[in-house]
Amino acid sequence: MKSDNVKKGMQQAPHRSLFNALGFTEEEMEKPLVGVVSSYNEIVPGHMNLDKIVNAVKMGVAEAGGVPVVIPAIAVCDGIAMGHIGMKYSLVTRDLIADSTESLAIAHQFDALVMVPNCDKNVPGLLMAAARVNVPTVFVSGGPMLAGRVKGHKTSLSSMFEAVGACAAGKMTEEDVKEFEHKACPTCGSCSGMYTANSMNCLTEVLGMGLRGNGTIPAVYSERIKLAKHAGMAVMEMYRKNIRPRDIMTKDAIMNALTVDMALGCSTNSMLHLPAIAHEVGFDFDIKFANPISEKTPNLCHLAPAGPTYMEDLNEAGGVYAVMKELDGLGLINRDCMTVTGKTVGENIKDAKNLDPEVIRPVSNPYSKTGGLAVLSGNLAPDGSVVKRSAVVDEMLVHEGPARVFDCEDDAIVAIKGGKINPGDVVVIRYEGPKGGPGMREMLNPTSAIAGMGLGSSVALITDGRFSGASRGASIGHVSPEAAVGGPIALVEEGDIISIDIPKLSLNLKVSDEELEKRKKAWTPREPKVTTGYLKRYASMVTSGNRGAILEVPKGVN
Ligand SMILES: CC(C)(O)[C@@H](O)C(=O)O
Ligand SMILES: [Mg+2]
Repeated sequence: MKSDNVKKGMQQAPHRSLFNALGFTEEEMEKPLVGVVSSYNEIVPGHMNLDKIVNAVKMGVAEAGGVPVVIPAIAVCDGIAMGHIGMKYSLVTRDLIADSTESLAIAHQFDALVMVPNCDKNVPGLLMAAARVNVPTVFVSGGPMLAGRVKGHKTSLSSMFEAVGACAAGKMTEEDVKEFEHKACPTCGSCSGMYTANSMNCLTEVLGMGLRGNGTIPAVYSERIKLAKHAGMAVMEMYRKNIRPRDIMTKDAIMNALTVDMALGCSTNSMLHLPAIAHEVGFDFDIKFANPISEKTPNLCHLAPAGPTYMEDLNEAGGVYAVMKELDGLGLINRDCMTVTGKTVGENIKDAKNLDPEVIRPVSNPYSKTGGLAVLSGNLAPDGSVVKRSAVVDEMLVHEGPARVFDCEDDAIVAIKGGKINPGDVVVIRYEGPKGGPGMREMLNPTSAIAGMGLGSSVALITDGRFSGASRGASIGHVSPEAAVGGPIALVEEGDIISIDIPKLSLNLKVSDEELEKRKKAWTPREPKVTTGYLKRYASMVTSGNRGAILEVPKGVN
């Protein structure tokens, strides 16, 4: 046992004295030491139930012969961090979570781990840690929130944010907004649409790191407690069979995740996190892989914000396995990948059934023949940019319009809310990238304001920052290289014509090469927006959006 390093032999007598201090019995000292990584806290609604999940995991581990020990992971609520300086501290926690979990797990020589994440950065951060530590590991998330109900319709956080835009445009009263406020988020859990947290929890299931239902069983269902118990038992099985994360998260498994991402209509943030997870297992994931996959993968689900169905509906319809089974019918799934069930993907999905063809469209009748995401390139984004095309209205798939340039999100919000943006405009928000932000802010406020004010079918938005899974419309993010390093987005001037062609996968600035060259020569880097603390260190190490904003030691530093 790995934990023998801290439990066996004369040298380890002091260590044993400390396990005694923890209340370990002689019998427990002989058993595998299982770290249960708890992302519980009382500020994230998606995490406030994780104490219950963790308790259930502990019961499962103990029943199957292990000794569960809880260790913590931090978590940010993107909804509460939205639209202010706090959002600079969201993506950056993914790497803190990966680093701190790697540190705790190796420092204490755990034999196995159960990861209990739920919201946006905990899922990828812990998947990254799982790959690094590479002891047998199973994931069980906290589960999605139930949809809210307003005036007889299901609703969620995306409508809540859009209600604010609608109120600014005089299309909704303050009383109506208040009603949303009280009803949009009725339970604990990760917000109820196919937003980032749920996207990543579903993809964890596809990757083979979570049991069936990990992505979809609602947070408040007793079924989720059972799932957590089973996750605790499963990790002991993984331990006995010595099946490790890097046996599961292979290149093929990651490509399966990318494929299912397209069918589910996952958050654009998946295009930051899949490359980062791939990097940890030594697979160089280029975001442009998404295009050929998207080309052959039908979009089968229109959960919020793309449509009026929610995670609870996907769960009832058969969940992630049912979607995989549909895609398997087209030969799009690699069935041989190993999973934490101890079985292959093919064996897992063999009996899965699509129980609601409106929530999970059959492959014969998809929402669209191509997948949810597209990566656009061109002279404005030589290294790529990302759009959730399944949430773009038809009129905006091809669009040309004058640039309205803002050097931060806050200025753009003032202009949008102040009625300064006209139909046809292309709003450019720059110096919000991984380095420039720093922290690549997620911008649900401007996308929701555009949608809520009724400009969704005439205004586009491009940025070197990123979006929420709840964002919809012609919102093109992760534009790389970013403005802070002199990417072409830094050279855009007010009124320049920007041309977007999503079917042709292009994003171009209609300015001559000579003129761009001239502007490039005149460009000088901006003073950093943050000069102290973690964000400063982060900005010095972070790579670009198209590389998943992974951290790298700068060239020339050993
Ligand atoms: C607040 C949200 C909806 O969770 C957002 O952060 C996302 O990325 O989906
Ligand atoms: Mg988010």
